[in-house]
Amino acid sequence: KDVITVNKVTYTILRIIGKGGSSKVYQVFSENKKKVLAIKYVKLDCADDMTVQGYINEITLLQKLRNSENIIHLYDFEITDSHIYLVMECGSIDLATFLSKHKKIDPQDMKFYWRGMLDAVDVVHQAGIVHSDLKPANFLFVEGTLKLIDFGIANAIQSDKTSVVRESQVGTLNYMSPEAIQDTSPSPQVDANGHRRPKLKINCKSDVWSLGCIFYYMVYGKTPFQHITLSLMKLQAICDPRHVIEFPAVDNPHLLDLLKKCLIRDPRERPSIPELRKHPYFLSEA
Ligand SMILES: CN1CCC(Oc2ccc(-c3[nH]nc4cccc(OCC5CCCCC5)c34)cc2)CC1
Repeated sequence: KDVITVNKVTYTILRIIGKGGSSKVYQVFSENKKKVLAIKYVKLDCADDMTVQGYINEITLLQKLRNSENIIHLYDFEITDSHIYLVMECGSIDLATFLSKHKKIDPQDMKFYWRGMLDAVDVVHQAGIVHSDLKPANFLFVEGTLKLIDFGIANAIQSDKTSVVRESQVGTLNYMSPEAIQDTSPSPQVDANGHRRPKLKINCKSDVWSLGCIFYYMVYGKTPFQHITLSLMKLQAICDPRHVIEFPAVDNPHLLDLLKKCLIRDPRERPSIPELRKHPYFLSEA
């Protein structure tokens, strides 16, 4: 029986959920908790200091946000020179895989999912972090509630199978905001003590754009610029106000209005997450 031991506690490996460059996510069974959990294993042998720092920041943030219901729960972790183990909550399916299987989503469920995603990203912003790479694979269903799996600080993990998730999710431009593309701020990419400085122009509003692209995908089955396959053309269209994003008719006018507001190209015009949470779409029962 394959087991993983973290801080002298053994977990039985049930199966592998996903793997990235130097990381793997296992579904495990905890003997003493009698629960199915997930363990993220990161091989540190050839990791540079910045990568390790990225993971330490991720762990610190997971601990800081442990009481937020829309953030995945970190039960335990172990860091040595050769590896990192993160013992976390195990979900049933990530949003990317879910959306590739369900083209139509019930309007009530949709509202519940959108509320959860906004709340998840809002607590990250309140902790002073901008994700800047939000996409469906970052969200996970845990007993029907959508939770954020990572904060975009450490490297991403793709699905284990060569599933539709991996091709369409890793390094995708489909969720990139105009200001992220145009961000040519002269600020050096690293600050005085060599820490990677977040680009100045990317801020919380960039995450609102990415969420808007995810919401758009949930409503229309494709992201706003998915049909433009040439990367350079796609980037230009995202930035070009003359390229009008299409919003086919939907039943709920509040939903359409919220969607359009998330995809306003000027980040100053684009609403913040607290403003979006007060939108009529979330107030009405229907
Ligand atoms: C394709 N197939 C995969 C298994 C299953 O989906 C998941 C189940 C559990 C999970 C997960 N739980 N806790 C998790 C804690 C951290 C990371 C996690 O995933 C990382 C990465 C896995 C691949 C998809 C993107 C997210 C975690 C995630 C996907 C059904 C779909």
